[in-house]
Amino acid sequence: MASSLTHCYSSPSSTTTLLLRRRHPINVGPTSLRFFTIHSSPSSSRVLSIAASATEASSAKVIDGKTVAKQIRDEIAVEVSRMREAAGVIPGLAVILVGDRKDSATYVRNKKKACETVGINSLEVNLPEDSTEEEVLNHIAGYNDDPSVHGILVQLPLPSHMNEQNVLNAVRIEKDVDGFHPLNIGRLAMRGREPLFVPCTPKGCIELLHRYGVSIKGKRAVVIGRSNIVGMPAALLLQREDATVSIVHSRTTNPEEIIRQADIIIAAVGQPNMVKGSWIKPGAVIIDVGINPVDDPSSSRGYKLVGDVCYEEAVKVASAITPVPGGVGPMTIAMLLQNTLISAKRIHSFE
Ligand SMILES: Nc1nc(=O)c2c([nH]1)NC[C@@H]1CN(c3ccc(C(=O)N[C@@H](CCC(=O)O)C(=O)O)cc3)C=[N+]21
Repeated sequence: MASSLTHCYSSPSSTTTLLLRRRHPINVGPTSLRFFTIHSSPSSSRVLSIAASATEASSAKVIDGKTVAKQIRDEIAVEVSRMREAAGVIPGLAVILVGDRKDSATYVRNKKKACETVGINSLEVNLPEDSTEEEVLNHIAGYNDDPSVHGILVQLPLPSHMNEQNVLNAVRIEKDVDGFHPLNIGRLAMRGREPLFVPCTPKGCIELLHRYGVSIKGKRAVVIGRSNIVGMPAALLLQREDATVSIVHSRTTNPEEIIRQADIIIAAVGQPNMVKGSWIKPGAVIIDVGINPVDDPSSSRGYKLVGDVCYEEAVKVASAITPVPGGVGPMTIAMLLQNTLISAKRIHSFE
């Protein structure tokens, strides 16, 4: 266990209040119960020997978001050219970036590149950090009225002098490919209602579960984090898929206890390596949304990306897990392209 401690060391400056001291360390070893259930027929002695060897070997299946995202982009590219040929329509995505945060610029560049790979038109406006809210609203109004634009994305976070709610409300709901408009979120929360768009990151998480054959119905799911853009909509989606859902957040008094009951864990808090192997029920499926830069002198960039879950520990306990990078991140962009295609099809009544 000593080596995994160094692997999953999270910076002492980390301020999470979720990280409560473990008073009752429970030793959830790598011996997963699923080995007993998989090998149902042999004599008990043989089952025991399988389980014993599993102690050394057991390792979760890696949920490969990068490859699935590529598959989805290929599917989208086919649809985009079918639409172009049959209806003469090319889906268009407009991205509004305010300020010069490096990470935001990188994300926007990646989105643009992804659009190109599937044949979606991308438009971009880059406004200076000190722009007024009104200037942003004017650009949104222009894209709202532009028939070549089917999706509008305002890159978050916005500069602090802007009111995020005002800005997001201004996006025409028919073009809200991020799914952040309160009417879309409201419909997502209500039974019997359908949102026009589902937020990309949570949608990507569910898509990974589906494509890897993980059944959700009747399962206990725990979402760690309650942000508007990931945790909250992820919990709503899991509930729509008939999971029994708990949300663990910074004021939860017994997070480990609740997380340990989950068959499915979606971690979206933005705290490097916060979820330890001992918090995980053997055989659980883990979707790690966190993309946290941590110092890494051995990397050329000077940092590396880690998730919210301590991967080296979790991979020994879980039955399946997404890596960081290469897990949820690429799926977020694939879902954005999918939402843009859905929007163009809907606006032009193309089936
Ligand atoms: N209105 C809005 N919509 C968003 O969807 C949105 C946003 N604002 N603000 C920022 C976050 C972040 N986000 C990511 C998308 C892809 C990766 C991604 O592809 N990550 C790669 C790693 C890339 C690398 O190596 O740097 C991966 O996980 O494999 C990451 C993060 C979308 N966001």
